[in-house]
Amino acid sequence: MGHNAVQPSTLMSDFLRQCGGYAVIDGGLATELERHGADLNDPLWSAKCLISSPHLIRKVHLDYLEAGANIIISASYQATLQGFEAKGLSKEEGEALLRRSVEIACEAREMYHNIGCKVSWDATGNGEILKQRPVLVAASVGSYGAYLADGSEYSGIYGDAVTLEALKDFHRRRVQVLAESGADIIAFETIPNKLEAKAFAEILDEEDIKIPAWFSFNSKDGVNVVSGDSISECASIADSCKQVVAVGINCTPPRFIHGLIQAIGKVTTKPVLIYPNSGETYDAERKQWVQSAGVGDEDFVSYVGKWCEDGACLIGGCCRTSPNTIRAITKALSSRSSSATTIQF
Ligand code: MET
Ligand SMILES: [Zn+2]
Repeated sequence: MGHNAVQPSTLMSDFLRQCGGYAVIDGGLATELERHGADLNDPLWSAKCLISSPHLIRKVHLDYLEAGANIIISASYQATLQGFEAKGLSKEEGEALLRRSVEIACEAREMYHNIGCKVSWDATGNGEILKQRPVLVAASVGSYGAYLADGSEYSGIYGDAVTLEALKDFHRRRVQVLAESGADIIAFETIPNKLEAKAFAEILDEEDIKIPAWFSFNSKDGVNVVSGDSISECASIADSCKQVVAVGINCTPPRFIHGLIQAIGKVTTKPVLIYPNSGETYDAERKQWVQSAGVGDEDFVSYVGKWCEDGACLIGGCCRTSPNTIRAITKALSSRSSSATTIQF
């Protein structure tokens, strides 16, 4: 994988088949970088590490691969040309950093596959290569609210001045650069409202983007996306866009996921993906994650079986989840998967 000629319509179904029906998405990237000591108190958030510590990003990708992830998401969530420009970087330097985010993920995949390639021999001299787990690299595109770095991706309220055209202009070049970066898929993540979903769908169409994409929304009530727009309407936009090969929810507490999967399933037959956060809430003013009032520490993994029964087939974690979360998801999904793991010769 890693080339750009795959038909959007078959990439995801082929991949899911190779994975045995269920695929594991990685866990939180930014919060895991922080756990390793990175200071992300910056408008660029995790994208700051593209400049200061790319090796740490690669290590976290590798940790997630070792925990069983089939999809790793690049560190470009809050990497925008406008954000880099505000740091004094040129357009060319900004574009190079966007490409670098995908390269780092591809390097981690290569390292993982090189370490993991094992041959076993039986007594008669026949060999068996343990088949490499399929791994996709997803190029993250965070919402406009993420660029604002004031928590607006959890309110979805951008104000009347931010029109559809303004959002398209904001995102267009980044999407073009990431589409040509060697990524397998673009992950539009934490989409907080309908307008932004529409902007992404129109960019994919108008710019003739050659790789497929997924749309992932976030919710804070289990009924609507965070802005209050209906999840059905948001998911329908994703459903109508031919480049979109999966639709779902990320960075949302686990307890809200069940109803959202059902609502999405009513408006699309595309694969449903979910990668919830740990259940904590982000306090944008204090810039920290806090346990929501009245909610105990949710046991994320106890939900996985239920989410599969609801119809989700790509499952991972978002903020404050870790390689341990992903290891547990991998274990829970492997009992459901039907994949052959060896090639005989
Ligand atoms: N892929 C991003 C990350 O894990 C998503 C962040 S959601 C606020 O860092
Ligand atoms: Zn998140």
